[in-house]
Amino acid sequence: MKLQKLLSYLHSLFSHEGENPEITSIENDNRKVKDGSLFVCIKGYTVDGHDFAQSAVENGAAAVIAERELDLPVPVIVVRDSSRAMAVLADAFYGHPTQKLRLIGITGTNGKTTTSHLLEKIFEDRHEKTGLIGTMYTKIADKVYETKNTTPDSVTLQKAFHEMTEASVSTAIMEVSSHALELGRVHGCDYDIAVFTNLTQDHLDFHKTMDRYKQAKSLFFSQLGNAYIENRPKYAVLNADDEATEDFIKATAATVVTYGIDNEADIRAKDLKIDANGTSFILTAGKEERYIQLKLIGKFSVYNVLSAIAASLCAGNDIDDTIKSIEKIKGVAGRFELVTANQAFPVIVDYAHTPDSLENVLKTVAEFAEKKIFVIVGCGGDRDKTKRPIMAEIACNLATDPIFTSDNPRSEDAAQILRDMEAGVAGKEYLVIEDRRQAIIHAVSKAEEGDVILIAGKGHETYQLVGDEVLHFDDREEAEKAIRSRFGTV
Ligand SMILES: CC(=O)N[C@H]1[C@@H](OP(=O)(O)OP(=O)(O)OC[C@H]2O[C@@H](n3ccc(=O)[nH]c3=O)[C@H](O)[C@@H]2O)O[C@H](CO)[C@@H](O)[C@@H]1O[C@H](C)C(=O)N[C@@H](C)C(=O)N[C@H](CCC(=O)O)C(=O)O
Ligand SMILES: Nc1ncnc2c1ncn2[C@@H]1O[C@H](COP(=O)(O)OP(=O)(O)OP(=O)(O)O)[C@@H](O)[C@H]1O
Ligand SMILES: N[C@H](CCC[C@H](N)C(=O)O)C(=O)O
Ligand SMILES: [Mg+2]
Repeated sequence: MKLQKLLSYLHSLFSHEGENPEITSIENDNRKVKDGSLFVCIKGYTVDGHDFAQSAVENGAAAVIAERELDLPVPVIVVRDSSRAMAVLADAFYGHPTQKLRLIGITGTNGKTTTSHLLEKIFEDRHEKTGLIGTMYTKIADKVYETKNTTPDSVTLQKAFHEMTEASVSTAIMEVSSHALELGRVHGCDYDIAVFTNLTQDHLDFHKTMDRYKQAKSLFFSQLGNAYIENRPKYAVLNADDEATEDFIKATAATVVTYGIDNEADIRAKDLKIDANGTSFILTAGKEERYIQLKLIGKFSVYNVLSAIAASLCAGNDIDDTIKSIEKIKGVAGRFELVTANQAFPVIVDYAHTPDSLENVLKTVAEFAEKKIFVIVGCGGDRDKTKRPIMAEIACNLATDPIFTSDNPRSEDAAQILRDMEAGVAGKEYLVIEDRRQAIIHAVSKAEEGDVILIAGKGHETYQLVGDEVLHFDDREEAEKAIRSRFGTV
């Protein structure tokens, strides 16, 4: 696309008349620039992209978007907010791909990854090609790509959506993080269905208060827009049991569909029965009633299932087809994932890394644990510090044998993170084993029939972030090794 055509999408009051080179790509990293790229200077948390503009031009950039004048031998377009401009330009450059897809976004403190995989299964069972963008990876039809973010930057996003349209994907499902909403990463994404899971404590290192965290989430629903477009309804699928929902109802002009268990809701579950093999309940959807038997375990899983059913119905899918798909799902990697070697007690790996998720998952374990509950849990470094003593207290209150260990210390001192956790459990009984592998070995060596071991916080992760190092570490592998070393291999 020609530069001037691309710039016209900014609808700037002030013209950018000048050279008009062909733009071959949009980049915000000089190391990815090729001949004809438009380089966007982004002021980051670590470095300032403006410092790489010269290098970007040497790599072939044909023009630069910046927030200040730069002395370069190519057109430099100065804008007030280069991130905002980047989102507009990326959407235009790739031909507004989300306007050609059914786009379902999921936001909330917990349940986004799980619910996105439930929806992926529903649409794949309808023989639709799907795309999925989230914590674990970016998937375009049957190709899977690694990701650094749950919700990537706008260029990465629009490029992925464009590739989805090229691959005949009809439904894209994505996790929408509060960081992304706050930072404008999803500007240009035209959502058809916006799902809210829940709002509990996390990311206060970034949002500082729960109110601002809620405000960030609220942007998702207000940005669905006010227009009512023929044959393009927009839906806000909201959790009737979460108090933030009333704020989101106020924020959105979209059609509201509620789901829940405790309060009146459009899509509701009652008579829940939970055991180690799954969860059953009676679903009511308008005048329809269905008995549902999930392989998934726990009340929190029912919330995820209800939100997925609601979103599926908003997309026009049949309720019985939707239920058939949901009932087949065994689980999502690292979410209440059973490690079975040849041990006499369940060993569960779960991604719970917030107070609410840890409480939910421990309460679920308590539904079927006959004797001891071992929980191995730590807290990530360079993340919300205030949750550390709270999570430790939850572990001590809901498990018989809490063991505090390392998660991803990142740039922090692992021992200090553990001390922050211990600040919440003075006088309580617990163990501290800083080495995660040793913590797992200890629990496996002590557990007996009737006990349950929960290894929480890392779930699907196959790494441990220590300083700048990315070490291989997979809770599931470590648990299986510990089990086989105690019980032998069959
Ligand atoms: C704190 C934060 O959000 N950081 C994000 C940010 O990194 P940053 O600001 O440090 O970027 P930077 O390194 O300063 O670079 C600034 C600019 O200079 C450019 N640059 C940089 C170096 C260079 O040599 N050349 C160059 O051109 C960069 O491409 C960038 O445009 O921009 C990066 C590129 O888009 C993101 O990958 C990175 O996310 C990091 C990995 C991160 O951990 N983010 C977390 C906080 C986050 O966003 N989490 C949410 C929620 C997670 C969840 O709950 O699941 C998420 O959506 O992932
Ligand atoms: N609806 C829910 N309510 C509360 N806890 C939940 C819910 N769904 C899942 N959990 C718990 O939260 C953990 C994380 O679930 P999931 O990965 O689906 O959340 P997420 O929103 O994608 O998290 P993140 O923001 O870290 O990507 C699960 O391992 C489980 O312990
Ligand atoms: N085990 C991870 C889970 C959180 C990852 C993701 N939600 C984020 O905040 O980056 C940690 O606490 O380090
Ligand atoms: Mg996730």
